[in-house]
Amino acid sequence: MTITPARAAFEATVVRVAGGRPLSGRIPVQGSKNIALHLYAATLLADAPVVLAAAPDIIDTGVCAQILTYTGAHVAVDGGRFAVTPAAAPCPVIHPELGRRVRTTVVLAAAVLARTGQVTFPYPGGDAFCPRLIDRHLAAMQAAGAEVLADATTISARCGPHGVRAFTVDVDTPYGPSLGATVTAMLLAARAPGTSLITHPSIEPEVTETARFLTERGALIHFTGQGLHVSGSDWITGGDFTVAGDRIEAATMIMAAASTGGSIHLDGITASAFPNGLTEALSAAGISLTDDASGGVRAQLNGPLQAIDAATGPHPALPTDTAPQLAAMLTQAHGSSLITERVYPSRNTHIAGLRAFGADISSTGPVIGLRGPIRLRPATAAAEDIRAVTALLIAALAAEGTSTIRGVYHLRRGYGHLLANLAALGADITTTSEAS
Ligand SMILES: CC(=O)N[C@H]1[C@@H](OP(=O)(O)OP(=O)(O)OC[C@H]2O[C@@H](n3ccc(=O)[nH]c3=O)[C@H](O)[C@@H]2O)O[C@H](CO)[C@@H](O)[C@@H]1O
Ligand SMILES: C=C(OP(=O)(O)O)C(=O)O
Repeated sequence: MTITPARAAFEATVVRVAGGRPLSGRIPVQGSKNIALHLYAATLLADAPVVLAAAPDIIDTGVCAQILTYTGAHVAVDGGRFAVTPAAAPCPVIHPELGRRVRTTVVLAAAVLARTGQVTFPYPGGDAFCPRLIDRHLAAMQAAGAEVLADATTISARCGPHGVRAFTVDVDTPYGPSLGATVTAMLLAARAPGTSLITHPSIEPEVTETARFLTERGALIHFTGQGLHVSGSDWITGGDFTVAGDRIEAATMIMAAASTGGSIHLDGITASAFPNGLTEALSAAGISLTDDASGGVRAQLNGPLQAIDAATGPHPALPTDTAPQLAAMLTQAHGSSLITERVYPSRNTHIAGLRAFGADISSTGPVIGLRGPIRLRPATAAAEDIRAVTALLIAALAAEGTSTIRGVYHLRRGYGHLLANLAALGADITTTSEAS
């Protein structure tokens, strides 16, 4: 098996941005990275072929396709179509090297456990901006009847001869309901005989879209005041399902445009797909979102950007995955802004990079403070995670002069065509290899 290009393949690649040009125009939004990653795991529960449409063209899609293939599934990825025929008896192993590259490894493992009653998997990867715990995922596996053993590199879970059983599990954490553990528990419950209860479930679109996928295929899933009730099915059908538009990519492009004084039109998403906390933060900063009669959403900048006070949190609050980009945009806002990070209190790897551009930004615990507007200067900067690298891109677009950004591996893990889309909006962006 040829492994999807790893980080080393992107080490010499840099993005050069000649900033200071206002961005405007109409561009498409990709299928949501984080919804797709959870759906890839859910496809393993199906007893017939599944085709996901609008799968994002990102590194993580390739890695997940290979993880599924390693379990014995037949997977074909082509032009946004992610077609999976799961194995009738999957190999109960998540490929150790590939599993260490994506965050949804435990969710993929839960799907295999639900099908086979056993699974061995590595600790998950994804962005390492701070510790990202998995205790609630493992608690769900144990509640479903698995004995879970973990050493420094590998986790194994094994059920008795009858496989997973119906269960009750609480997926709350000190930071709010766990998105990933809610999906892990839902996948286990979808194949367990009887009705399971997931208390304090996450209601992120990743959860509700995975629930919709499973409900359309035979599982009975509904939310009540008590939690998420899942009645398992011994037959999950296949068929087509479309990945919803990426609200984080959309927000990234809106903030990039607004940082340059521009307004844009996005296809493939509606205003209702933006969580209230995000719509409110954008509105307070001076950006309105409206559905357009011709389709898509118009993001209109109404006058100079204004400082805001915002806090991330579980859906429908401001998504943690938009906070770094928001910080970059707020360098151009009038006044003092505050962004409080409540999901990952130490998610602040973008601060040093933004300072390189001259941003007036500092952090006190989970609170990031900014003063603006700052006339950013071009810089050479690097980032080690998806949203931090896009924060740097936004700063580079706002700065007069040519900047150099490293971290293309991380960018390509989350965004399929962000650079091409920004160029279509008028950005002067080139990707080059420093080795050449
Ligand atoms: C609710 C939320 O916003 N989740 C975000 C989280 O999803 P992801 O599914 O990766 O993470 P969780 O939602 O599970 O984690 C939320 C919080 O709970 C903690 N935790 C999680 C699982 C667990 O077993 N124990 C535990 O303590 C995490 O460390 C974190 O502080 O990161 C993704 C990538 O940035 C984002 O796209 C998601 O929006
Ligand atoms: C941190 C992110 O993703 P992952 O969980 O894949 O690391 C993200 O999407 O911002």
